[in-house]
Amino acid sequence: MEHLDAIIIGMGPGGETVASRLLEAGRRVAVIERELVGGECAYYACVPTKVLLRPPEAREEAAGAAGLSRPDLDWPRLREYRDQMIRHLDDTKQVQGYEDQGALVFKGEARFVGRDPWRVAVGDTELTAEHVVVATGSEAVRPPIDGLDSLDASRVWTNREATTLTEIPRSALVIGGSAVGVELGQFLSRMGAAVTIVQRGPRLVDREEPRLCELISDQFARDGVSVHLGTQVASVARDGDGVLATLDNGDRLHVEVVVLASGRRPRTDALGLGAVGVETERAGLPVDGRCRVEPGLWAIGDATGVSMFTHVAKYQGRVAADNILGAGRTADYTAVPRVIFSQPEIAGVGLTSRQAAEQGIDTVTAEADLPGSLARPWTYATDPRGTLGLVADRGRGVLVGAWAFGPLASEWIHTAALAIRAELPVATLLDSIPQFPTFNEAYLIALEKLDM
Ligand SMILES: Cc1cc2nc3c(=O)[nH]c(=O)nc-3n(C[C@H](O)[C@H](O)[C@H](O)COP(=O)(O)OP(=O)(O)OC[C@H]3O[C@@H](n4cnc5c(N)ncnc54)[C@H](O)[C@@H]3O)c2cc1C
Ligand SMILES: NC(=O)c1ccc[n+]([C@@H]2O[C@H](COP(=O)([O-])OP(=O)(O)OC[C@H]3O[C@@H](n4cnc5c(N)ncnc54)[C@H](O)[C@@H]3O)[C@@H](O)[C@H]2O)c1
Repeated sequence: MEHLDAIIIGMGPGGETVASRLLEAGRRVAVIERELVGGECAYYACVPTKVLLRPPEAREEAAGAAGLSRPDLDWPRLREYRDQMIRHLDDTKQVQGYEDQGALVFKGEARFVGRDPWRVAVGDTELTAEHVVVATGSEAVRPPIDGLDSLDASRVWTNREATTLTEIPRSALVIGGSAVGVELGQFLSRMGAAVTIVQRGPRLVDREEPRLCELISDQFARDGVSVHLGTQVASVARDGDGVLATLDNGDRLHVEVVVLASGRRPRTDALGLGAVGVETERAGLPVDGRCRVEPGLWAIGDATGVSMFTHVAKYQGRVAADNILGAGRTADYTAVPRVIFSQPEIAGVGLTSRQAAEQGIDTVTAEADLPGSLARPWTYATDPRGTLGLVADRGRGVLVGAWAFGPLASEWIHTAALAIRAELPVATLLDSIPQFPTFNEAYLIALEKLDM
């Protein structure tokens, strides 16, 4: 039986990061992947959604730029580019790449079969290692809806079917109105589908600042997306070649497909961890600040349930790898940016005003309307929209949170992320010199409005 320095289970962005770091440090590593090296992110999540969302966004941007008219969308060519970007669901080159770096690569489902040292089986092979890193990601939740399991699989899409779609459905019922629901809902709508979003809670994007919900709700009204808040789907049933959905308010609608966007759960069931005495929790594998589950056992990414983003999976991969290499590193999640790549983009970082108040912080907030105070929105579009919000701690004189709604917010939210993480004094931020004309100038406007 081969004994290794480390075994990585799951080769999404988290597993890839830790594997690469350990291989670069000359460690003997085995990687095990049951589907595709690159994980959910590369084939069915981040990459295809951003590829699919960009052309409809560019079309609207063109329509809103002076002197341009709305270009046509060419679905077959977009589909072809999407297929190229998801590598035609073929990871041969990725497998080869890791083998070239000296890794043992196994394609199959890993499960724990022993401990002291940790023993992992894949197919007929058993391996032991000093360290095992669990990076098995997450999967879409299936909400408990009457009739859902009796529907034809082609009528019920998770992110996998939605991101690999070959034809645009005429209509879609999206269940869940946070990141997945907003991104997929807007994409399908802009491609011509009649989209209805049903959101259980009272707001869309319900983990973010309530103002963001108002702003995206207004955008959806412009887009013609129908949104039902505080509503659930009571039942679904086959209806001709589509689906008849009955909502708990009694409304009924006929749609071609149902898209599940009601959350994700860590994917740890198949690992057999219970059999080797490791407790798993529904919310994810419990880890300490160093991403350690038990001595020699580490977990990173969506499998931990800490914060389901690729940049967090990669960060935890760097933290776990550095700890395996002996560096003694602790993760800090104070300023993780959260972006929804809708148009306009939705971004948040740090605490919402409510979270700050709940933590007993003497909270001060301010909001800047971008077109009302800046040149950049007007040089960018003829009918601009956008907002920046700040959450500050009056006592310490620093920002603790920020949120934004506007073009490229995914990029300029990082100014706030750094300010929050580095605890830069508001006075220093007020003395900064942002490039003219940029969206970053909005920080000065909002900072000046803070009643510190
Ligand atoms: C539609 C959608 C869009 C998203 N867009 C973004 C975005 O724009 N930006 C962002 O930051 N995040 C985004 N996310 C979230 C992001 O996809 C995840 O946070 C990220 O993929 C987590 O990486 P990971 O390495 O933990 O797991 P994953 O990417 O899920 O990879 C885990 C891998 O483990 C493998 N595996 C599982 N069990 C086993 C086993 N027993 N043995 C062997 N292999 C196993 C799986 O096959 C998979 O390849 C999006 C999610 C969705 C659903
Ligand atoms: N751009 C990005 O970074 C990006 C994009 C997509 C997904 N993600 C990540 O993937 C994860 C999953 O995203 P998600 O949007 O599926 O889940 P989520 O947990 O963020 O949100 C699910 C939403 O569905 C609602 N909901 C739950 N059950 C429902 C039901 N039965 N009926 C109606 N509504 C219901 C919830 O109130 C919630 O608002 C998140 O952690 C997210 O951060 C990130």
